[in-house]
Amino acid sequence: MRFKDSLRLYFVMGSQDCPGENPVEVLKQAIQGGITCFQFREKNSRLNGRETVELGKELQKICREHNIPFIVNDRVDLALILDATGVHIGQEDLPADEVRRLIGPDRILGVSAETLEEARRAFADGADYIGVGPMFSTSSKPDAGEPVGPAAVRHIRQQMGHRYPIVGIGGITPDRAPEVVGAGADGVAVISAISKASSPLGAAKQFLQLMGNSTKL
Ligand SMILES: Cc1ncc(COP(=O)(O)OP(=O)(O)O)c(N)n1
Ligand SMILES: Cc1ncsc1CCOP(=O)(O)O
Ligand SMILES: [Mg+2]
Repeated sequence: MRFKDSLRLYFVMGSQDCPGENPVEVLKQAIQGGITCFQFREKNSRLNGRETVELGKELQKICREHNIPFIVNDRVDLALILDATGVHIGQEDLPADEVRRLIGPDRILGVSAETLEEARRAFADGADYIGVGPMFSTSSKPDAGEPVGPAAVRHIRQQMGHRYPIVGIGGITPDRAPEVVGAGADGVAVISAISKASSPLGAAKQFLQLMGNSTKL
């Protein structure tokens, strides 16, 4: 499978996203439901460094067993400790070209981009894909800013062509996912609609079912 195809249903989660639940069990269910990529995003959580590494190892083992790419959010050090598939960084994080140098040519580098300029710069700096968002309003990231909507994906796709992998993120629910891929995204990245669902397995299945074969413009 090309990495671009792994972006179809990209589950993002840390322990803070599933209060009262075991993140390991949530990930197992999401995998059973058909997620195609996973990002370990431990953010403002109660875990200390050692606990973060331990949880990361457990989640990564499950991903390995199911051939799911395991991406670490923000932290290049953690990605290297865990020998992760890749890292995802935002505009406020370390510069993408420096991160590319640190992680080498073989790991996946994801970069957040809201605008065409940020998208162009991200790929020039060595990104393998960009995360565009927030698509819709979200309570999972208090500093996410105003939604840019699927129109931002459409604009970047139309200007840059089909070669560049794009995933939409932010406030995406199963019923809204077709709009995001219809605008030209290769897939959707999701926290709460899967991690907080009564059945993460059922939620993941619903995403895939509703996205069906809807493709880029
Ligand atoms: C797939 C994907 N896209 C965007 C983001 C957001 O990254 P960032 O802007 O650095 O914000 P934080 O996630 O670090 O709060 C992402 N994590 N994943
Ligand atoms: C990490 C991130 N980056 C932009 S919006 C967002 C939060 C996505 O979470 P949810 O899918 O629960 O809206
Ligand atoms: Mg970040």
